[in-house]
Amino acid sequence: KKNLTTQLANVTFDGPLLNASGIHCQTSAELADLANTSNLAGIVTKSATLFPRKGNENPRYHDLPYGSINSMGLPNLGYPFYLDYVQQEKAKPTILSVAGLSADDVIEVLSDIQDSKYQGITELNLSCPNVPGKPQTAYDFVATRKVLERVFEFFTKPIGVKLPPYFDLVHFDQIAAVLNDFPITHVNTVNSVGNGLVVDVAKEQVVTKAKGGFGGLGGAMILPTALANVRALRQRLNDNIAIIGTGGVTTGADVFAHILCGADMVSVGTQVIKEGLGVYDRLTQELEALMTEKGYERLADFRGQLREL
Ligand SMILES: O=C1NC(=O)NC(C(=O)O)N1
Repeated sequence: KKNLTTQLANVTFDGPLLNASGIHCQTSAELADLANTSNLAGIVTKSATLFPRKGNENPRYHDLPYGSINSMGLPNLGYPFYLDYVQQEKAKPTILSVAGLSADDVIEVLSDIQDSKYQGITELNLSCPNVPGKPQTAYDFVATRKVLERVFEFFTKPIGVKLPPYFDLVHFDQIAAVLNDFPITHVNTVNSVGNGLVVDVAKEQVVTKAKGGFGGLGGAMILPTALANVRALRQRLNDNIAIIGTGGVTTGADVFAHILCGADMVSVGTQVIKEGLGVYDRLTQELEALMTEKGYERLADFRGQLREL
Protein backbone atom coordinates (compact mmCIF):
# COMPACT_ATOMS: atom_id res chain seq x y z
CA LYS A 1 0.00 0.00 0.00
CA LYS A 2 1.38 3.39 -0.94
CA ASN A 3 0.66 6.65 0.84
CA LEU A 4 -1.76 8.23 -1.65
CA THR A 5 -3.15 10.95 0.66
CA THR A 6 -3.80 14.28 -1.05
CA GLN A 7 -4.59 17.74 0.30
CA LEU A 8 -7.05 20.04 -1.50
CA ALA A 9 -7.96 23.34 0.21
CA ASN A 10 -8.70 22.50 3.88
CA VAL A 11 -9.58 18.88 3.08
CA THR A 12 -7.42 15.72 3.22
CA PHE A 13 -8.41 12.98 0.80
CA ASP A 14 -7.13 9.45 1.37
CA GLY A 15 -6.36 9.07 -2.34
CA PRO A 16 -6.14 11.07 -5.59
CA LEU A 17 -9.25 9.81 -7.39
CA LEU A 18 -12.60 11.56 -7.86
CA ASN A 19 -15.61 11.10 -10.13
CA ALA A 20 -15.92 13.67 -12.90
CA SER A 21 -18.88 15.94 -12.17
CA GLY A 22 -21.90 14.68 -14.03
CA ILE A 23 -20.92 11.02 -13.96
CA HIS A 24 -23.03 8.85 -11.60
CA CYS A 25 -23.67 11.78 -9.24
CA GLN A 26 -27.08 13.22 -10.10
CA THR A 27 -29.52 11.30 -7.84
CA SER A 28 -29.57 10.07 -4.23
CA ALA A 29 -29.03 6.50 -5.41
CA GLU A 30 -26.03 7.42 -7.55
CA LEU A 31 -24.49 9.51 -4.76
CA ALA A 32 -25.01 6.64 -2.29
CA ASP A 33 -23.15 4.36 -4.71
CA LEU A 34 -20.22 6.80 -4.74
CA ALA A 35 -20.17 6.89 -0.94
CA ASN A 36 -19.74 3.09 -1.05
CA THR A 37 -17.12 3.01 -3.83
CA SER A 38 -13.66 1.90 -2.66
CA ASN A 39 -10.69 3.95 -3.82
CA LEU A 40 -12.93 6.89 -4.72
CA ALA A 41 -11.49 9.48 -2.33
CA GLY A 42 -14.17 12.12 -2.73
CA ILE A 43 -17.57 12.78 -4.30
CA VAL A 44 -18.18 15.52 -6.89
CA THR A 45 -21.86 16.32 -7.39
CA LYS A 46 -23.58 16.94 -10.73
CA SER A 47 -23.37 20.65 -11.55
CA ALA A 48 -26.45 22.13 -9.92
CA THR A 49 -28.45 25.08 -11.25
CA LEU A 50 -30.82 27.51 -9.53
CA PHE A 51 -33.85 25.48 -10.64
CA PRO A 52 -34.14 21.76 -11.45
CA ARG A 53 -33.53 20.91 -15.11
CA LYS A 54 -34.65 17.97 -17.23
CA GLY A 55 -31.78 18.65 -19.61
CA ASN A 56 -31.61 17.98 -23.32
CA GLU A 57 -33.67 15.38 -25.19
CA ASN A 58 -32.37 11.86 -25.73
CA PRO A 59 -30.26 10.53 -27.27
CA ARG A 60 -27.81 12.70 -25.32
CA TYR A 61 -24.94 10.32 -24.54
CA HIS A 62 -23.11 8.10 -27.02
CA ASP A 63 -20.30 5.66 -26.25
CA LEU A 64 -17.40 5.30 -28.69
CA PRO A 65 -14.46 2.88 -28.90
CA TYR A 66 -12.14 5.82 -28.18
CA GLY A 67 -14.30 7.80 -25.72
CA SER A 68 -17.72 9.43 -25.63
CA ILE A 69 -19.82 12.34 -26.76
CA ASN A 70 -22.48 13.91 -24.53
CA SER A 71 -25.07 16.62 -24.81
CA MET A 72 -26.79 16.26 -21.44
CA GLY A 73 -27.76 19.92 -21.01
CA LEU A 74 -27.20 20.15 -17.23
CA PRO A 75 -29.99 17.85 -16.06
CA ASN A 76 -30.07 18.12 -12.26
CA LEU A 77 -32.39 18.20 -9.26
CA GLY A 78 -31.71 21.86 -8.47
CA TYR A 79 -29.02 23.18 -6.11
CA PRO A 80 -31.02 22.82 -2.84
CA PHE A 81 -30.99 19.04 -3.21
CA TYR A 82 -27.19 18.92 -3.59
CA LEU A 83 -26.54 21.54 -0.90
CA ASP A 84 -28.61 19.42 1.47
CA TYR A 85 -26.80 16.25 0.38
CA VAL A 86 -23.29 17.62 0.96
CA GLN A 87 -24.30 18.77 4.45
CA GLN A 88 -25.38 15.19 5.26
CA GLU A 89 -22.60 13.25 3.48
CA LYS A 90 -20.18 11.87 6.07
CA ALA A 91 -18.55 8.91 4.36
CA LYS A 92 -16.12 10.96 2.28
CA PRO A 93 -15.37 14.59 1.44
CA THR A 94 -17.46 16.31 -1.22
CA ILE A 95 -17.04 18.91 -3.91
CA LEU A 96 -20.32 20.72 -4.59
CA SER A 97 -20.46 21.61 -8.28
CA VAL A 98 -22.63 24.53 -9.36
CA ALA A 99 -23.46 26.04 -12.73
CA GLY A 100 -25.54 28.98 -13.81
CA LEU A 101 -27.47 29.94 -16.93
CA SER A 102 -26.49 33.50 -16.05
CA ALA A 103 -24.08 35.27 -13.72
CA ASP A 104 -27.05 36.32 -11.58
CA ASP A 105 -28.05 32.68 -11.15
CA VAL A 106 -24.51 31.81 -10.08
CA ILE A 107 -24.48 34.59 -7.49
CA GLU A 108 -27.85 33.52 -6.11
CA VAL A 109 -26.76 29.89 -5.69
CA LEU A 110 -23.39 30.79 -4.17
CA SER A 111 -25.03 33.24 -1.74
CA ASP A 112 -27.11 30.40 -0.34
CA ILE A 113 -24.03 28.16 -0.08
CA GLN A 114 -22.17 30.95 1.71
CA ASP A 115 -25.04 31.30 4.20
CA SER A 116 -25.32 27.52 4.72
CA LYS A 117 -23.53 25.25 7.19
CA TYR A 118 -21.61 23.56 4.35
CA GLN A 119 -17.86 23.84 5.04
CA GLY A 120 -16.62 21.69 2.15
CA ILE A 121 -15.31 22.66 -1.27
CA THR A 122 -17.48 24.28 -3.96
CA GLU A 123 -16.67 24.18 -7.68
CA LEU A 124 -18.05 26.71 -10.14
CA ASN A 125 -18.57 25.09 -13.54
CA LEU A 126 -17.72 27.78 -16.09
CA SER A 127 -17.46 25.37 -19.00
CA CYS A 128 -20.61 23.39 -19.79
CA PRO A 129 -20.75 23.25 -23.60
CA ASN A 130 -24.21 21.73 -23.93
CA VAL A 131 -26.88 24.25 -22.95
CA PRO A 132 -28.33 25.43 -26.27
CA GLY A 133 -27.72 29.13 -26.74
CA LYS A 134 -25.39 29.42 -23.74
CA PRO A 135 -21.64 30.03 -24.11
CA GLN A 136 -18.85 28.31 -22.25
CA THR A 137 -18.21 31.25 -19.92
CA ALA A 138 -14.52 30.50 -19.43
CA TYR A 139 -13.83 31.11 -23.12
CA ASP A 140 -14.71 34.74 -22.40
CA PHE A 141 -11.90 36.10 -20.20
CA VAL A 142 -13.70 39.38 -19.45
CA ALA A 143 -16.90 37.62 -18.39
CA THR A 144 -14.90 35.19 -16.26
CA ARG A 145 -13.15 38.02 -14.42
CA LYS A 146 -16.49 39.79 -13.91
CA VAL A 147 -18.26 36.80 -12.40
CA LEU A 148 -15.30 35.99 -10.10
CA GLU A 149 -15.19 39.64 -8.93
CA ARG A 150 -18.89 39.37 -8.01
CA VAL A 151 -18.35 35.99 -6.29
CA PHE A 152 -15.48 37.14 -4.11
CA GLU A 153 -17.37 40.20 -2.91
CA PHE A 154 -19.10 37.82 -0.47
CA PHE A 155 -17.93 34.20 -0.83
CA THR A 156 -15.36 33.20 1.81
CA LYS A 157 -15.56 29.39 1.63
CA PRO A 158 -13.24 27.13 -0.43
CA ILE A 159 -14.17 27.40 -4.12
CA GLY A 160 -12.56 26.37 -7.41
CA VAL A 161 -13.51 26.59 -11.07
CA LYS A 162 -14.14 23.92 -13.75
CA LEU A 163 -12.48 25.01 -16.98
CA PRO A 164 -12.94 24.07 -20.62
CA PRO A 165 -9.89 22.92 -22.57
CA TYR A 166 -7.82 25.67 -24.17
CA PHE A 167 -5.85 25.12 -27.38
CA ASP A 168 -3.73 28.27 -27.71
CA LEU A 169 -0.79 29.06 -25.41
CA VAL A 170 -1.95 32.68 -25.32
CA HIS A 171 -5.28 31.50 -23.87
CA PHE A 172 -3.45 29.60 -21.11
CA ASP A 173 -1.69 32.90 -20.29
CA GLN A 174 -4.97 34.81 -20.33
CA ILE A 175 -7.04 32.48 -18.16
CA ALA A 176 -4.16 32.11 -15.68
CA ALA A 177 -3.84 35.91 -15.49
CA VAL A 178 -7.51 36.09 -14.51
CA LEU A 179 -7.48 33.20 -12.03
CA ASN A 180 -4.27 34.30 -10.29
CA ASP A 181 -6.09 37.46 -9.22
CA PHE A 182 -8.59 35.49 -7.10
CA PRO A 183 -8.37 33.35 -3.94
CA ILE A 184 -9.64 30.18 -5.63
CA THR A 185 -8.63 26.89 -4.02
CA HIS A 186 -8.29 24.90 -7.27
CA VAL A 187 -9.01 24.59 -10.93
CA ASN A 188 -10.51 21.46 -12.40
CA THR A 189 -9.20 21.06 -15.92
CA VAL A 190 -10.58 19.93 -18.40
CA ASN A 191 -14.30 19.78 -18.99
CA SER A 192 -15.31 17.93 -22.16
CA VAL A 193 -13.93 19.11 -25.48
CA GLY A 194 -16.92 21.13 -26.61
CA ASN A 195 -18.91 20.80 -29.78
CA GLY A 196 -17.44 17.71 -31.31
CA LEU A 197 -19.53 15.87 -33.90
CA VAL A 198 -19.88 12.10 -34.28
CA VAL A 199 -21.27 10.74 -37.53
CA ASP A 200 -22.96 7.37 -37.87
CA VAL A 201 -21.96 6.56 -41.45
CA ALA A 202 -24.30 3.57 -41.73
CA LYS A 203 -27.32 5.70 -40.83
CA GLU A 204 -25.81 8.86 -42.36
CA GLN A 205 -26.81 10.83 -39.28
CA VAL A 206 -25.59 12.34 -36.01
CA VAL A 207 -25.81 10.34 -32.75
CA THR A 208 -27.12 12.92 -30.22
CA LYS A 209 -30.26 15.03 -30.54
CA ALA A 210 -29.65 18.52 -29.15
CA LYS A 211 -27.71 21.16 -31.06
CA GLY A 212 -27.76 19.19 -34.32
CA GLY A 213 -25.54 16.51 -32.77
CA PHE A 214 -22.77 18.78 -31.50
CA GLY A 215 -21.60 17.65 -28.05
CA GLY A 216 -18.79 17.43 -25.52
CA LEU A 217 -16.05 14.85 -26.17
CA GLY A 218 -14.58 12.73 -23.39
CA GLY A 219 -12.56 9.60 -22.82
CA ALA A 220 -9.29 8.31 -24.27
CA MET A 221 -9.31 10.63 -27.28
CA ILE A 222 -9.01 13.75 -25.11
CA LEU A 223 -6.11 12.59 -22.89
CA PRO A 224 -3.39 14.63 -24.71
CA THR A 225 -5.58 17.74 -24.54
CA ALA A 226 -6.29 17.19 -20.84
CA LEU A 227 -2.60 16.63 -20.03
CA ALA A 228 -1.60 19.77 -21.92
CA ASN A 229 -4.12 21.85 -19.97
CA VAL A 230 -2.98 20.40 -16.62
CA ARG A 231 0.68 21.04 -17.49
CA ALA A 232 0.13 24.54 -18.91
CA LEU A 233 -1.97 25.69 -15.98
CA ARG A 234 0.44 24.18 -13.42
CA GLN A 235 3.24 26.18 -15.08
CA ARG A 236 1.17 29.41 -14.88
CA LEU A 237 -1.05 29.33 -11.78
CA ASN A 238 0.05 30.47 -8.32
CA ASP A 239 1.37 27.56 -6.21
CA ASN A 240 -1.55 27.89 -3.78
CA ILE A 241 -4.06 27.02 -6.51
CA ALA A 242 -4.39 23.22 -6.67
CA ILE A 243 -5.27 21.31 -9.84
CA ILE A 244 -7.78 18.53 -10.37
CA GLY A 245 -6.83 16.83 -13.62
CA THR A 246 -9.81 15.52 -15.58
CA GLY A 247 -10.01 13.97 -19.01
CA GLY A 248 -9.04 10.82 -20.83
CA VAL A 249 -8.17 8.59 -17.87
CA THR A 250 -8.55 4.88 -18.67
CA THR A 251 -5.49 3.38 -16.92
CA GLY A 252 -3.27 3.84 -13.88
CA ALA A 253 -0.58 5.16 -16.22
CA ASP A 254 -2.98 7.95 -17.26
CA VAL A 255 -3.50 8.85 -13.59
CA PHE A 256 0.29 8.86 -13.19
CA ALA A 257 0.65 11.11 -16.28
CA HIS A 258 -1.88 13.63 -14.94
CA ILE A 259 0.01 13.83 -11.64
CA LEU A 260 3.37 14.00 -13.45
CA CYS A 261 1.97 17.03 -15.32
CA GLY A 262 1.08 18.65 -11.99
CA ALA A 263 -2.37 17.39 -10.97
CA ASP A 264 -3.04 17.14 -7.23
CA MET A 265 -6.10 14.95 -7.80
CA VAL A 266 -7.50 13.16 -10.84
CA SER A 267 -11.13 12.65 -11.83
CA VAL A 268 -12.56 9.96 -14.05
CA GLY A 269 -15.73 10.25 -16.16
CA THR A 270 -16.25 8.31 -19.37
CA GLN A 271 -14.37 5.24 -18.10
CA VAL A 272 -16.78 4.98 -15.14
CA ILE A 273 -19.64 4.68 -17.61
CA LYS A 274 -17.80 2.10 -19.69
CA GLU A 275 -16.45 -0.04 -16.82
CA GLY A 276 -18.51 0.73 -13.71
CA LEU A 277 -17.44 1.98 -10.30
CA GLY A 278 -14.95 -0.89 -9.96
CA VAL A 279 -12.70 1.19 -12.22
CA TYR A 280 -11.40 3.05 -9.14
CA ASP A 281 -9.96 -0.17 -7.66
CA ARG A 282 -8.27 -1.03 -10.94
CA LEU A 283 -6.82 2.46 -11.47
CA THR A 284 -5.48 2.46 -7.91
CA GLN A 285 -3.87 -0.95 -8.28
CA GLU A 286 -2.29 0.03 -11.57
CA LEU A 287 -1.04 3.35 -10.14
CA GLU A 288 0.51 1.63 -7.11
CA ALA A 289 2.17 -1.02 -9.30
CA LEU A 290 3.67 1.73 -11.45
CA MET A 291 4.91 3.61 -8.37
CA THR A 292 6.51 0.43 -7.03
CA GLU A 293 8.18 -0.22 -10.39
CA LYS A 294 9.58 3.32 -10.39
CA GLY A 295 10.52 3.37 -6.70
CA TYR A 296 8.05 6.07 -5.62
CA GLU A 297 6.41 5.95 -2.16
CA ARG A 298 4.18 9.04 -2.32
CA LEU A 299 2.47 11.11 -5.04
CA ALA A 300 4.63 14.11 -4.12
CA ASP A 301 7.70 12.09 -5.21
CA PHE A 302 6.75 12.65 -8.87
CA ARG A 303 3.99 15.30 -8.96
CA GLY A 304 4.77 17.98 -11.53
CA GLN A 305 8.13 16.37 -12.41
CA LEU A 306 7.48 15.89 -16.13
CA ARG A 307 10.82 16.22 -17.86
CA GLU A 308 11.43 18.11 -21.12
CA LEU A 309 13.88 16.91 -23.71
O1 LIG B 1 -20.19 20.81 -17.86
C1 LIG B 1 -20.68 19.87 -18.50
N1 LIG B 1 -19.91 19.15 -19.32
C2 LIG B 1 -20.39 18.17 -20.10
O2 LIG B 1 -19.64 17.58 -20.88
N2 LIG B 1 -21.72 17.85 -20.03
C3 LIG B 1 -22.51 18.37 -18.98
C4 LIG B 1 -23.94 18.58 -19.40
O3 LIG B 1 -24.23 18.64 -20.62
O4 LIG B 1 -24.76 18.72 -18.48
N3 LIG B 1 -22.01 19.56 -18.39
